[in-house]
Amino acid sequence: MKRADPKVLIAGAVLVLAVTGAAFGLSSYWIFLATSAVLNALIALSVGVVYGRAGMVALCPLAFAGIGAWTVGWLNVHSELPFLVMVLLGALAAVPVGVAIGLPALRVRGVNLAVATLAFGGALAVVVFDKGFPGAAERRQVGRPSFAASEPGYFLLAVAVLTAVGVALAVVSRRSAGARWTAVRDSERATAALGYSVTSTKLLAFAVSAFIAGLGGALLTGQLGVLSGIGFQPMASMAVFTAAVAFGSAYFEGALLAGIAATFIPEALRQLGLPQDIAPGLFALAALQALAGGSDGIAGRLRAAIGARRGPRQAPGSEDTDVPPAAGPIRPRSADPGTVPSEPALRVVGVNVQYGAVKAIQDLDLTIAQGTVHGLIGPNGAGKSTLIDVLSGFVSPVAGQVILGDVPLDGVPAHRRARHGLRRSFQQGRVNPELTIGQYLMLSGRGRADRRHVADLLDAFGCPPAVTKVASIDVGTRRLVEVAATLASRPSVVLLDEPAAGLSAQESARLGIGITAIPERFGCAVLLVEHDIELVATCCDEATALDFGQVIAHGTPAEVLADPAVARAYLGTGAETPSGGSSPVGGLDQAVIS
Ligand SMILES: Nc1ncnc2c1ncn2[C@@H]1O[C@H](COP(=O)(O)OP(=O)(O)OP(=O)(O)O)[C@@H](O)[C@H]1O
Repeated sequence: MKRADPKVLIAGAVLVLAVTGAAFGLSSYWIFLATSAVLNALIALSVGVVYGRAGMVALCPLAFAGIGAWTVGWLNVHSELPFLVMVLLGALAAVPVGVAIGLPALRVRGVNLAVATLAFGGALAVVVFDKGFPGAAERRQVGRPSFAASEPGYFLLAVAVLTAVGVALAVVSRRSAGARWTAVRDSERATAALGYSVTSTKLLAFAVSAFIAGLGGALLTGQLGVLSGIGFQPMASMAVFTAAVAFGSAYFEGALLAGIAATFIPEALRQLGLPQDIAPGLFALAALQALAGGSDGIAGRLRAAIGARRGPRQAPGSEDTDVPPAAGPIRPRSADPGTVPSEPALRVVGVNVQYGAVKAIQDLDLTIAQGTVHGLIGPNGAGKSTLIDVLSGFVSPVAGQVILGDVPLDGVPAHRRARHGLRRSFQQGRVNPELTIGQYLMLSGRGRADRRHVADLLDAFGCPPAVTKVASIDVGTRRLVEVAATLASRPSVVLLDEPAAGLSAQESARLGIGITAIPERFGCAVLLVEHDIELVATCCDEATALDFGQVIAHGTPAEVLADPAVARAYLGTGAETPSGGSSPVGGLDQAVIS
């Protein structure tokens, strides 16, 4: 077990004393407002999950809170359950509604999702909340537990719940679920390519967010005793949402500041004799200002500024992957085709892909043998990326089959293909820069990457240490990390989509050594799509050339690069080679290899 940092312990003790002192030292007016701020912070934290972490714009946090409150009101009328049990049931009641609201988010994004969730909040307010909360007409009070009957006691209960939720979210953010949320925010395709279901990741974010907001609403009943529906209207939701965005409620301190602002600014306006409705406008302006500097809000900016002043530090959670480098040099394996095992790792049989009138892939057959690196070349628009999309499950062919080992992948979605051991990289980098390299490889490993494996991968591709933040490395090094990450879950086949694009000559050479060693070192076959012909010539056991979605040459890299049809494809249909007068360069091999 790790020893607690004494500074953290001292700060925690000071905070507890300050909160307790405030609870018993302030007038009940201020304590009431402080309790409201804490409950608003709880609802801001729920926004932090679904928007701040998972990147989905859901404008109905107070609808979830309203369900929590309504449920407690109903239970208060119809049962004798203790208050805390009612609060828990209220929070749980919001979960299925959160999941139901999350369903449109599987297909709808951005402003469309915002409108849909806003409409949901409005409909719920009209259909349920405006009709009155159970027991409200008879002014039936929701009784507080005896230990929190006083205003200070109830304030401390709210603080305890907020702290518990904050700690739970901090723990989750270091685990797979938290990393999956941010992965979905950055790229849904990349998340699926890591082997994670985008559907369950999004729905989990909605479920957790609804639970937290429901908890806030349920606790509001104990604070107020009797509720009206006014507090759960869409405009109120917008105010909390914009405050949460402005302050960056993915972070605990951001949510706390949002809760304080959402409570005290309207109150200050009231004290000044100004309309309280000005407050949501102020929050909206602050949110716009914060978004102009990124989506992390004020808290994110403060953290970045403090981090920059302190210099490079070990990121939270990265200690899990701070490991010594693995022993042993890279041993490039023999590229002698005679030693290549003939068992297929991946087969493509009669695949056709059509985009409208464009036949991107036509009757394609391809076999990648186990223990080999297979190069796929072809001019722009030849169909290379489309083939990778077909293999990894992002594009469905109109005909044909993909078989991994002896398992046909018909209809298998992208994330399941990744789990079956078929992994891919992307042309554009899709790594979350907030992670450390080690955290990214662990996420990519889906529980199959231990420390030694991570160290081995970083060593194989000459990557920086695991504790290095992705944000701090250059684009070329990121490409190397991305290729290493595709191997983290110990797949049987990796598909590398132009991994050398944008690399320096030195990085490209480093990449070449790493890729050449993959089959022997990591027991994985490779399909390497590349425009860097030299890399293909030096890394690959076999190569296939495509043009207009068809195979035009296949064999060893030297054979393929010497093929006049390949030179013609790269140089245009009018080109001629010397043999039979059809290529001015005598094949790509003369231009590149020699
Ligand atoms: N989403 C799409 N919609 C319509 N046509 C597409 C789509 N994606 C690719 N195509 C077309 O399919 C053909 C193959 O494209 P693809 O991107 O697979 O080629 P490529 O060999 O990967 O090219 P590059 O080397 O430039 O990446 C091209 O004619 C391209 O215009």
